[in-house]
Amino acid sequence: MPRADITDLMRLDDLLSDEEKAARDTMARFVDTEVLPIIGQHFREGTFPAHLVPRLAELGVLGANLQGYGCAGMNAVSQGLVLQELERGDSGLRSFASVQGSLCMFPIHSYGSEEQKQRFLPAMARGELIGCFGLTEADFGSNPAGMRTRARRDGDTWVLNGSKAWITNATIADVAVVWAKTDEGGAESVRGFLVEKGMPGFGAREIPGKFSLRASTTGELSFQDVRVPERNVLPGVKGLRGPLSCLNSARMSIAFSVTGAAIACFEGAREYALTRGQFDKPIAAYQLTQEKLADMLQEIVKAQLLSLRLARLKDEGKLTPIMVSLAKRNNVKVALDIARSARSIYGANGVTDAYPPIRHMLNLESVFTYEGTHEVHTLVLGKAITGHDAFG
Ligand SMILES: Cc1cc2nc3c(=O)[nH]c(=O)nc-3n(C[C@H](O)[C@H](O)[C@H](O)COP(=O)(O)OP(=O)(O)OC[C@H]3O[C@@H](n4cnc5c(N)ncnc54)[C@H](O)[C@@H]3O)c2cc1C
Repeated sequence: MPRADITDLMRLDDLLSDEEKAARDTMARFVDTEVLPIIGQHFREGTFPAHLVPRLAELGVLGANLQGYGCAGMNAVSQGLVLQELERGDSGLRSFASVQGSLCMFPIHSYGSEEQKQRFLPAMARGELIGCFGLTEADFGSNPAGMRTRARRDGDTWVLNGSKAWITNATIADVAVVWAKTDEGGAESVRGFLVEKGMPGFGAREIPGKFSLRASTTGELSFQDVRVPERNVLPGVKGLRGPLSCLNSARMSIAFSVTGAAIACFEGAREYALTRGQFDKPIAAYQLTQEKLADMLQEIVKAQLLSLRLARLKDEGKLTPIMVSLAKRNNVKVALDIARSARSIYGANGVTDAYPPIRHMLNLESVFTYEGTHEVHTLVLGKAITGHDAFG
């Protein structure tokens, strides 16, 4: 059976429009020709392939599903398919695109003033301005409500103090969407601040020693009496609803895209198993290898069906955070299991970066933790199912 036929065994292509397939196929060609040849080296050296940013912009990936302001205005299915292809290349590169689009451009598009939209969005869609999203702090990850970063009003400026940790794009960003508690108090006290590179008192540094998403930058942000003018405060949202709505948008596309890493692992492992011989037969001819490949394909097909349904619901305006939790929880776990299983098919070769599964496996450990940990999504589902809140 040809490669494409086995990976699309259940003919999911028949459920896609020509436009959706074209968006996916264009990105697939880009990944094959411009990402796969260089990504292993970037992962090994721990460097972000910044030269690809203008190409991602040309392909309409940055803020792909936003309307106007130079954005591509794709539907959720096209966006998901495009990001899935990007993640087939590398989760780090996809993380860059998710942060730029869903976590930075989305809040400016949804909650920004017209002046902020004009100032930031077209340049971000062109990849000329890079964004990052600061919610997590060193002591507050799963529980962002505890954040310590504070904003105090002083005339027509706000004075920001505190720090953020584990921030994708931190050291390469021109603008950081920073969520801080204001002195207004109460449930609505969290506001979004557009902190720009070069503002006095604003710093960013890389977090060393990362074994995951090595082709993506992750750092800390620090704020020491950073004066942010009122024109850089998002006027349209107050409270944790702001950052959580961004996360919901990002999680939806992550649930979709993560299967790209699983497909890369499955296709690579299948090819390797067909050519690698032991005991006078290709290892693909042994039942235990076939079981691994059958499990992988079965889970990929299920994850893709889930993603497609999720994105169609988004396009119909029917998506809820609980649906997103179920899909993110399932698809990331399944992709991680597939990467580990694929790694085992490569034997000793699988522990080197000569082959992609270990890179995907290590990357997916971050995806398992960010955008709501696997456990937190379990609790979201548990609460929806039982009515009991098991968070506290
Ligand atoms: C590579 C990378 C990039 C990231 N990029 C960003 C970014 O751009 N912006 C940003 O704001 N953040 C970012 N994050 C942070 C990410 O969102 C947090 O790591 C995540 O929310 C988890 O927080 P934590 O690491 O503090 O873990 P913790 O919250 O301390 O959790 C540790 C463990 O305890 C479990 N746990 C926590 N609470 C409960 C509970 N109530 N019940 C049961 N188990 C629980 C968790 O599931 C986890 O297993 C990134 C993280 C990584 C690794």
